[in-house]
Amino acid sequence: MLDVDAALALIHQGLHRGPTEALAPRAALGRVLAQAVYSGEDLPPFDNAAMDGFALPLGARTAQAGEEFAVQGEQAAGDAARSAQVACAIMTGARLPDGLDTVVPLEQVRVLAHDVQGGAQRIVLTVAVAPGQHCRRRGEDICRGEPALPAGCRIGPPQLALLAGIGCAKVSVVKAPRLTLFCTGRELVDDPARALGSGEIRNSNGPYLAAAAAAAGTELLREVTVADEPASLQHAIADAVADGARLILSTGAVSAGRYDFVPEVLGALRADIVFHKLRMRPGKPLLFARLPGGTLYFGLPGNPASCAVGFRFFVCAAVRALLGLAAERPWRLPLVQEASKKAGFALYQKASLTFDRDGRAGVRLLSGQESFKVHSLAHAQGWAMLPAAAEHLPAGTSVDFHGSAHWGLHLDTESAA
Ligand SMILES: Nc1nc2c(c(=O)[nH]1)N[C@H]1C(S)=C(S)[C@@H](COP(=O)(O)OP(=O)(O)OC[C@H]3O[C@@H](n4cnc5c(N)ncnc54)[C@H](O)[C@@H]3O)O[C@H]1N2
Ligand code: MOO
Repeated sequence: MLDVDAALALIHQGLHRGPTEALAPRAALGRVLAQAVYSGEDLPPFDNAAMDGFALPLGARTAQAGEEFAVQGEQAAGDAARSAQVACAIMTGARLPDGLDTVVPLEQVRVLAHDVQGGAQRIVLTVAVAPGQHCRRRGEDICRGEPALPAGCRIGPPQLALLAGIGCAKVSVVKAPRLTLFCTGRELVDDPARALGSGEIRNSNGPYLAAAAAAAGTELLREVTVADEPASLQHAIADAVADGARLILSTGAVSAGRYDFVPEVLGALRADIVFHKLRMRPGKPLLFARLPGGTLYFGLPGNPASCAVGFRFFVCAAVRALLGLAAERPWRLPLVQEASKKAGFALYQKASLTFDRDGRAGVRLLSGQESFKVHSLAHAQGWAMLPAAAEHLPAGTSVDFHGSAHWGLHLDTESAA
């Protein structure tokens, strides 16, 4: 039986970033940049006022409190370039007229005289004013030609703001890998309005995987509950490959029982079964295969926590590679309670973050770790991984913590492509 690291290495073998496409930034929300974006413009595009007040011609000198200035006209946001010989009233964001270089907020002047329209004609400073103050310079945020976003960066709302700010019309992003999902098991009921018959259960893995797959950055092609016969699954897999699925997931029918036909079906399809069963819990019966056309097949175990571990750690690893992202780096955080396990297999535990009085983070293992339990899954913020060699872990032992989604808090800048 393989250990977890060896399995991940086999998944990564020969797996490269998938094809790319050019999209308008808003259509690329949630996607991963395939190429770095360089700014095509200066931001801000011109020198402008940071405060409502008066623009002054100071040059390099400091003006003292009590100094008076003649004022002519007004410059509002949106007004085009013009030149000025004397001070002018100015609004936040307005382009500085040529010849003016400093802004004094209106709270720091007294108006001595008004013109007929009520505008200021002469002002006196109530404080000293340093040259260049309260001005935002052209390109001070980002200059034309400067790198704006790195390849591997996921586009979220803040990235959209930057792309919009620099006038970027198209970005090159990785196409979302296409995924088809099969749930097996004649005990499964999909319709929540239907009362359960004797021996039936509700399909919880289907909705979990469909949502998790979309949240992980894939495009869900189809979600099908297949009959418990090898022929049905075999046809469904052939259809998924014909539809262009890059990834196929199934849940259930992968262990040792009479109806656990996934390995047999894959054999009939001449798939290369890369591994089946890992030194881990839950999720030991996980199967990974490559179909003849290169489609990746993950046979996830049916127990809900086993299915979730298989998805979160192994399917997500493949998705990241297809998106051109480097392997995840977990957070190293201390356990807030002691834990014990048998040596010889990695143990994935539903876990949450806790914070002590000083705000230091720790990992709490939740109750309800049995692999059939769904309730605790919904209360976990992620997973703690207790390594295969460990047996007794005293409170305070540092462990790997992985959030519920593979996207890190950091910008994913390292490309695996
Ligand atoms: N003799 C052995 N029995 C089992 C072994 C073993 O090594 N030898 N492994 C156990 C482990 S560990 C796991 S995990 C499960 C995996 O079983 P399968 O992947 O073959 O899945 P099923 O037998 O079809 O179902 C297992 C369990 O999960 C429930 N299930 C299935 N699909 C769903 C779904 N979509 N939503 C909710 N629940 C689902 C199903 O009703 C079963 O209770 O095998 C152990 N047995
Ligand atoms: O791998 Mo199974 O998940 O222990 O129930």
